[in-house]
Amino acid sequence: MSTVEVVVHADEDTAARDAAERLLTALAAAQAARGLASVVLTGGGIGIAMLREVAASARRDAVDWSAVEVFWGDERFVPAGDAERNDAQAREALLDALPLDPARVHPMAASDAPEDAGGGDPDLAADVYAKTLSSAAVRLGGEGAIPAFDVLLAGCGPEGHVLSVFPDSPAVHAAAAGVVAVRDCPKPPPTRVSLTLSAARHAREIWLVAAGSGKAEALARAQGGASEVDVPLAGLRGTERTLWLLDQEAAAQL
Ligand SMILES: O=C(O)C(O)[C@@H](O)[C@H](O)[C@H](O)COP(=O)(O)O
Repeated sequence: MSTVEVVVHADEDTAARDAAERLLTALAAAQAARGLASVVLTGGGIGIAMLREVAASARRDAVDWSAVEVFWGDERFVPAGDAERNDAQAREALLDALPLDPARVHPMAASDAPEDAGGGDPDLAADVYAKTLSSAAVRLGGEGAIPAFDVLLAGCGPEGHVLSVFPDSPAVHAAAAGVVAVRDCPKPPPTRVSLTLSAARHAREIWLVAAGSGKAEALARAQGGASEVDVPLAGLRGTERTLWLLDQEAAAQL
């Protein structure tokens, strides 16, 4: 597991822009090394802001988007196209503007999807996504049923949640599972599907992008040795690199 590298920017916009430029560089490098590149997207304010920065970047075409596999780290279990869905927000911010191969874009199931695609039941949706990941692991490499994602992006909450893994919740205790259903989530909407921390840790690189004073305490606790049960962010480490891209307010207590 890698140690945490921290990069502090003046403000949220600069952090989002830096994350976007780094993502373009990392995906192009992964393609040079392995042909296919893979990224796990996140919801949240800065997670979507950085996708807008990728869309606006002059270096956008440095990546062969037809050879990028797109996944989500978590999803809100609401109907397809609902504005609360992370995939709907990502499509609007960036994905619709890219020449992606639709067969390489892997959203988690919507609540109104057909049953065999994981609709109606978040546990079923989690199982379907676990199968998506295990077939992707064959193409992308990785140990067992989870791909070695090139970059997994994450935001965090004021209490240290990442993905939809909340402190002392069933998801943080589900160490053996790769993908789980989340119910009664403290952050609305209440029903979600999420990668577990152990699945996320298969990523080569994990980048946390966070801004604002509301995140400062959680970041300090994660860096100060809190357990992942208390502060899930503490358990989010990539195999090769863990990078925190922050603004000054978020970094204030480090
Ligand atoms: O679906 C979601 O809500 C998430 O993926 C979640 O983990 C998010 O990244 C953080 O809660 C940070 O969100 P903000 O940037 O909006 O604070």
